[in-house]
Amino acid sequence: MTKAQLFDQIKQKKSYLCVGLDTDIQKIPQHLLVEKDPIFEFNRQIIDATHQFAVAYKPNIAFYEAMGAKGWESLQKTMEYIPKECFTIADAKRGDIGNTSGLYARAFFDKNSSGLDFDSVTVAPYMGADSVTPFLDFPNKWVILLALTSNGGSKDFQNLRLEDNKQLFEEVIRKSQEWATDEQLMYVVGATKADMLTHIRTLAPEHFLLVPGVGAQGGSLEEVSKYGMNSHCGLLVNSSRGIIYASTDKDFAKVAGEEAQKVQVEMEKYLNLYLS
Ligand SMILES: O=C(O)c1cc(=O)[nH]c(=O)n1[C@@H]1O[C@H](COP(=O)(O)O)[C@@H](O)[C@H]1O
Repeated sequence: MTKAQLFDQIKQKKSYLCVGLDTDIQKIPQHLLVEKDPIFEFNRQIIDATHQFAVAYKPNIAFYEAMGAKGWESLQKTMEYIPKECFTIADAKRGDIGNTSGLYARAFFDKNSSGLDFDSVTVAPYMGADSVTPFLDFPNKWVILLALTSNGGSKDFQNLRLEDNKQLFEEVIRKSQEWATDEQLMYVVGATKADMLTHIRTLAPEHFLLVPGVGAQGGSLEEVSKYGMNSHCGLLVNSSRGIIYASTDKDFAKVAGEEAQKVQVEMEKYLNLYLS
């Protein structure tokens, strides 16, 4: 998917919501456990209830890998089910020496090889240029590079000062722009770091940012939107648990749909206020 197509969808749905499919067999409603594929059945109902309010879906790959071969099958079926207009993110946080990264890229981008055809994959920058660029060989596919993450441990490395007093995450954003343009590269910035967004926009004014951490992690959608939005929105704000486990009863899909709609209504307000 191109950047323009993503922005078109945002304008159409008046939303920049990404629903995180962090589907945990131990958390889904009990009544689904009799299904042949409970994980897919849960995702199917969540997608049906939320797709009119969401522009993207982000299956977190750990939740599927933990189920072994069955999990990959649920993931493949989920990918087939997600409406074609939606942007898809393999939240896999990959990155390795070049030839291995090439295989990771095939795993998520090359349908003929793996059966999966994601639009994007999250990548850790720690191993540098040759660990990231193999993902960029696939046209219209995106790398979403971890920059400033939402978790407490982000400060252990990401905020370290370099010789020129720049922080490590700032150098990740600067250096990675030598590898790809904003047509193929996004950054992860946690919603819990909204106070840094004005500064981050000086480093990456045009890029889309994937912003997890609203909902269960307590980040503010209003602050993220106010400080992070640019002229083509430039934001995909993810909520996983806050939507998919809003109810863990038989009405889970209906309640997830209501939660997604609440977020969309708020986003519509911010698009009117802050789209520059
Ligand atoms: O790359 C991510 O998606 C990610 C980066 C980050 O900094 N923080 C973060 O929470 N995430 C992911 O975003 C999702 C957040 O889930 P909730 O806190 O339940 O909304 C999880 O799948 C996390 O793995």
